[in-house]
Amino acid sequence: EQEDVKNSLLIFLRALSANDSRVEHDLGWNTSTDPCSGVGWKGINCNQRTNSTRRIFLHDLQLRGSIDAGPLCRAPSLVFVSITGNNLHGGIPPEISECTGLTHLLLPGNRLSGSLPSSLSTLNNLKKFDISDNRFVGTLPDVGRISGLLVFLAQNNNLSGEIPQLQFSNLQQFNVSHNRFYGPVPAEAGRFGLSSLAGNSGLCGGLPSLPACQPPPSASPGEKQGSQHGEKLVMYLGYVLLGVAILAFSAFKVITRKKRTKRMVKKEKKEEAAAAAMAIEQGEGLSTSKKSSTGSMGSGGGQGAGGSRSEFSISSTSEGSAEMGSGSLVVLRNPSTSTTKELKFRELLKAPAVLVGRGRHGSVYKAMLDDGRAVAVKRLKDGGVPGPEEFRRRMERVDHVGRHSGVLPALAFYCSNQEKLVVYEYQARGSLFNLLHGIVNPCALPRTYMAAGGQNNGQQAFDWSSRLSAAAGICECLAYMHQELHGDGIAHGSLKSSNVLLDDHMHPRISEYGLSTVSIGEDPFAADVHGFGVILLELLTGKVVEGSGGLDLAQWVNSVVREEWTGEVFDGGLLRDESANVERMFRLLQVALKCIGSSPGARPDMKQVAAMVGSIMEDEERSCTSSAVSDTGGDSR
Ligand SMILES: Nc1ncnc2c1ncn2[C@@H]1O[C@H](COP(=O)(O)OP(=O)(O)OP(=O)(O)O)[C@@H](O)[C@H]1O
Repeated sequence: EQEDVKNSLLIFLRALSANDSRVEHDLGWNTSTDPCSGVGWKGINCNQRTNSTRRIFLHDLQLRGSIDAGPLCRAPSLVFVSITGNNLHGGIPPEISECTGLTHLLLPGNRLSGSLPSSLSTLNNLKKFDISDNRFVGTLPDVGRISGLLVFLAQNNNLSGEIPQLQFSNLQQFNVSHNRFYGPVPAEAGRFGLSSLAGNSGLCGGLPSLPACQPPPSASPGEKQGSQHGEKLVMYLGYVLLGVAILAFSAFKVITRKKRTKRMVKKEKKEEAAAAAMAIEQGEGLSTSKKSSTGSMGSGGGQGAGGSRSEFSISSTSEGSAEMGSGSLVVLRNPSTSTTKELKFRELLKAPAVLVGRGRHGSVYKAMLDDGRAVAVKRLKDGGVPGPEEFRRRMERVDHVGRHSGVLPALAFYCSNQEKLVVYEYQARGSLFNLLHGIVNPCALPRTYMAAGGQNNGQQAFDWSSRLSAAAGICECLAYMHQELHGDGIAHGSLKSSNVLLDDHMHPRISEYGLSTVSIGEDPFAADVHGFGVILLELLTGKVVEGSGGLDLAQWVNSVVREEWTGEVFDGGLLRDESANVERMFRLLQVALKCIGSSPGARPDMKQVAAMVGSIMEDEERSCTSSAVSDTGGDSR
């Protein structure tokens, strides 16, 4: 671990222990040793590959100080903080939001007080939040924004206000009992039962055992008349303002449309030339496409530099939608790196682009926009892709539900009869496939399975706990997507490790959800389960799985298991990883084998898979916790 991180962690511990030097001494935290190597620091669990602090467990140590989040969050790989059963006082500082990678923040059984900082709601990766048995006051921050939150425990505090609208359908545990909450219980919160809401005298509705909610008390007749009069005045004023606004907006639209039409006619030819130039630069660029048989709606179709007309001549870029050829660009959202600058398809057309790779369903290009932002553009092949209407419906549905942090959302899509493009944020850290196999460009691989002996050195850098948490993250997200999109029949359709990308914090994000349709007759959800099973096999064996031809990894694993030399199946890197637990590796292998079962109907669904992987993950976390606090300290990494 780097010196500044070590120093920061020490500052954090000193604040926690109220400068009790015995704590540092007992836990072995000192700058002359490394938290992650040798005997290590007790209460710390590291990523062996990057030698960096991932988890902090400080349980029942009678810590009497407070939380200093600034130094804590200087540990860049930190995902898990559990400081349970101590005597901490003070509050959760707003700087906690700097711990952007946090998935677990567990602080039950302390004396923490004050109100919760609103910045908590920016911890997008948070899965478990537990502040039960403390003395917090005030209202809850808007944690409903955290789409991946699975556990929310805040019982036995002095919190007040209304219960906010969390994403209850995702939550596995929820408890706000014994606080001072009041007002209506959100409908879906009722499913957690009375015990999760009891002891809040002001709550109503949601459950039959709670009193029905009453309409707000009516004002006295005099007040009532006055307030009705006031309300009417506000209403009429509102109508007048609305009318003025509509008129002004219409006038503005007419003027700008005229101006734009003039401008567009001029610019059209220039853009098409640029697009064609980019196409030429790439050999096969984004906008080469086929010669379009459909007319450009703007210019009537000019000739590109190469003589072929660009299909993407834009006639309008009004608010997120640009008509091009027979299709339209729909901008769903803008890259998070820039909230101010809108993504414009025009920029995309001009952007220099390079081919990142080709897959079964199309090619991916990296395009650099003017302001230095990089986007990935997937250009889909015709086969296996739904028609334009269905494609549009799918993209919109997936966008609507796909706000889970484990999904890489599409920024925009373009769709015509001839061409379908989807734009994503470019993920510079590449895919899970790259990480596992240490390969920069997967296109360089032979399209065969590499059976026994086909391992790549790169995989050894990826330790057991990181692989298990990647598996848990992927399946939890996939279970959520399946649940939300089952009624629409939209599965991923092409789930594999090259479609699992790694974000800046190395968290897996599923890309290209819903882009391809599985062959008719096949259950698309069972196909995803199979795809996930193969990802698990890749994580466990470290072997390359490529789509077509060659040996079948699933078959190979099955034969090895049948012949009872199961241990041989695991990646050598995993077996050498001291922190890896072989029993849990076998359990994960069992899950993988269930997922790849040859009969789709016999495979578990993703919810069941997520429960199985989640329980392995919980055992892993529990064992980390107990080893971290055990006296030996030998297992604390
Ligand atoms: N948003 C992105 N950022 C960075 N790299 C990406 C992005 N999207 C895809 N890639 C990479 O581009 C390469 C090609 O991806 P592509 O999806 O076309 O191929 P594939 O996953 O092998 O096959 P399929 O077409 O069946 O999905 C892969 O290495 C993939 O990891």
